[in-house]
Amino acid sequence: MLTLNDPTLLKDSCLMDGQWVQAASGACLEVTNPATGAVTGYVPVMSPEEIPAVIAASARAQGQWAALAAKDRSAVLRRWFDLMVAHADDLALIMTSEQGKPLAEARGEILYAASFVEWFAEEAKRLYGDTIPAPKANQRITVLRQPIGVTAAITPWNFPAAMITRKAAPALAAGCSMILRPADLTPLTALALGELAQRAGLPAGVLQIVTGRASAIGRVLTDSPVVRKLSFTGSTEVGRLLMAQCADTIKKVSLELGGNAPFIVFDDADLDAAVEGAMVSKFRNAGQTCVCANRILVQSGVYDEFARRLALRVAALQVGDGTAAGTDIGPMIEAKAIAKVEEHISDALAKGARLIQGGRHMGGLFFEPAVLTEVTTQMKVAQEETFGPMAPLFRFETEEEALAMANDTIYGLAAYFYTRDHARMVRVSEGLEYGMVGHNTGLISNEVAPFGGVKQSGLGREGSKYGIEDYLELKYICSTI
Ligand SMILES: NC(=O)C1=CN([C@@H]2O[C@H](COP(=O)(O)OP(=O)(O)OC[C@H]3O[C@@H](n4cnc5c(N)ncnc54)[C@H](OP(=O)(O)O)[C@@H]3O)[C@@H](O)[C@H]2O)C=CC1
Ligand SMILES: O=C(O)[C@H](O)CS(=O)(=O)O
Repeated sequence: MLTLNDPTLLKDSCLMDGQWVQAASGACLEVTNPATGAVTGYVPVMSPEEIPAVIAASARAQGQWAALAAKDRSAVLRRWFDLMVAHADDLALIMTSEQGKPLAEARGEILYAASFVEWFAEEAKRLYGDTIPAPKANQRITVLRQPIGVTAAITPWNFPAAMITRKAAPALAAGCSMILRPADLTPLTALALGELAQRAGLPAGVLQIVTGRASAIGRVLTDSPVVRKLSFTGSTEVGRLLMAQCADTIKKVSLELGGNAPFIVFDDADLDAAVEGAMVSKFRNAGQTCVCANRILVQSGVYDEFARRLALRVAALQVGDGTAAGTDIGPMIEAKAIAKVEEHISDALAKGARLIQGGRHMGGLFFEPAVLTEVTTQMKVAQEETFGPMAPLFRFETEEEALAMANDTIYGLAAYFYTRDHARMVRVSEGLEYGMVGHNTGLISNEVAPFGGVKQSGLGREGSKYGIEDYLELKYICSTI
């Protein structure tokens, strides 16, 4: 059992119309700690038949929520932010106990997640419309930005707090209601956030959190004409499926999908900075983030020295239970995640790559961070997302070759490059076919910038002033006086 300052944050039921509810069948699902295999908690397995009532409650609540003054919605979000910060330690322990990331990283995610609530508490008061000079003297034209209505969100296991608030905060700020279905592997953090939202004064039904089989619940949400928008974060494969399921009801869809981030190191880079940038980009959350460096492209003049320095830093990483002091790399989320990393390593070695650091399965769900050299575009890791702690180093000769390699993928989420040449910075940042580009940094995620991808990494943007647009509809009013 977790030792929390506030044990009531560990929920075992779903938040439905302001009540904490068990499944009618009594069915429930174990949530386990990936570091130990111990049971962290239990959540209901709601049946699809229980979801229509949730949708109806969301519709009722949304109308009343949208009728409030923007300032009143803003005040509720601000209180939710304050409560998340006040309970950050408990929320972090719940997160580490279901997702595995080191406690310090979990606490960092809680504050990152809270920053979206703070940001959109402010944006809630600035949803300005337009007046447009009419073409006729006896006409007046105005444009309103109104909430799209009932929304749904389906979120992944790797950021159990930030992926929730990056969707819920703009939705609520816009005057929408939201039905959230968090990942089976990490629902407890989401439910704790729901408890704090209630304490912040969020009216019943505005935010509902249901757990249960994703495909069954997802199907009810995507089929419902009452649900006007779906926001999804997860794999490109599932994103494609959900987008298709939303077509019949013409839903607005936001998709934050897979990535295959290139991390390019030019000869003129600050090598120490590039190594540190590669460490944070590649090994944050044990490499289980969609914006992780998936391919590290190093210009031949600095290749060997960069490889040497990176291997030294990787060798110093401490692998262990996320609650243990000094842990840098927690457990992988599940056995198939380890199998994917091992598959990419064995494929690369079979095709000529060299393993210069780590790469061992350390028992349980622990995996020793790895560095491979002489990796080529013929290997699986060149086109597939590893989603684990493995750094593959590719060699290139020219800037043109680096750009061609970097863009040779169906994905377009995040890219990174290190150079101290200004003209090269302009050419490369403009030439990379990605939604987000880091120049001389490996960490680009924050609440103020538009997060999202191009090509098959998704649709729409989250966070920033742009992140609320997908929860709004424009209405044009033409009146004759
Ligand atoms: N662009 C971004 O910001 C992010 C992208 N990702 C990408 O997601 C992948 C890893 O995350 P992962 O969770 O495994 O991704 P998945 O796509 O497998 O799962 C994401 C969510 O979708 C749910 N889901 C799965 N199948 C369906 C379905 N048929 N209908 C409705 N919901 C469904 C899952 O439920 P459950 O697992 O509970 O069954 C989970 O809650 C990687 O490709 C990563 O790049 C991840 C995070 C952020
Ligand atoms: O799930 C993810 O990978 C996140 O979107 C990455 S980030 O926003 O935390 O950088």
